[in-house]
Amino acid sequence: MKALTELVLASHNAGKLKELQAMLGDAVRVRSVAEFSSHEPEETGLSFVENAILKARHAARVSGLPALADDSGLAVDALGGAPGIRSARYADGLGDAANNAKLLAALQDVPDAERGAQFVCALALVQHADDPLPIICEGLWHGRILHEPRGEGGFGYDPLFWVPERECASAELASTEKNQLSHRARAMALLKQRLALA
Ligand SMILES: O=P(O)(O)OP(=O)(O)OP(=O)(O)OC[C@H]1O[C@@H](n2cnc3c(O)ncnc32)[C@H](O)[C@@H]1O
Ligand SMILES: [Mg+2]
Repeated sequence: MKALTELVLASHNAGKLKELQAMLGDAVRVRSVAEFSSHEPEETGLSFVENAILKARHAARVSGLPALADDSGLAVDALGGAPGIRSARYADGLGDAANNAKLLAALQDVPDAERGAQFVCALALVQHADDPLPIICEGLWHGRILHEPRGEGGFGYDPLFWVPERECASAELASTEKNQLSHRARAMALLKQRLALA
């Protein structure tokens, strides 16, 4: 495989972009897909991996560069894995606060012992839009859903995600710490090994 010197990040989510950029560091020149197109492809896949590939191909097509996409979300045990691949759109596109409120309502009567959940991240890297061999790396982060939001950091469901290994909410972690522990960090560590950037 050709050495990777420049790539486009196929995400329009500011929180994710910040984390991915911090994790990639200076090893590659990182561009944003927003430089090339504001169109967001429909996420029609049934899995995180399918949606990551779809977003990566779109970004490679509009940029002419290798593209890295992240499809991620929260899978809650008591909800049969929901909101899952619909995590960003759980409250019909009304945003993070509405998503969190809907999740708390759905878990209103669920006791602590049954509030297990995992953050999931699928990263897909394609060399070009029609690449037949995307590189796929996944990461999981196990935790529990709190009864009310805590902390100001991170984005999305971070204020509701209890991190057992740190005994705080994900939104209470320093960004450097979240970037070492998270589902995205785990997937990125595998990707770096695969690309020998570690
Ligand atoms: O598709 P792109 O443009 O990358 O941006 P998006 O926000 O739509 O991203 P996804 O389709 O992958 O949906 C992921 C959602 O899952 C949630 N999520 C993912 N990673 C998270 C994290 O580290 N902390 C908190 N919430 C996270 C958050 O609500 C995201 O909007
Ligand atoms: Mg999305």
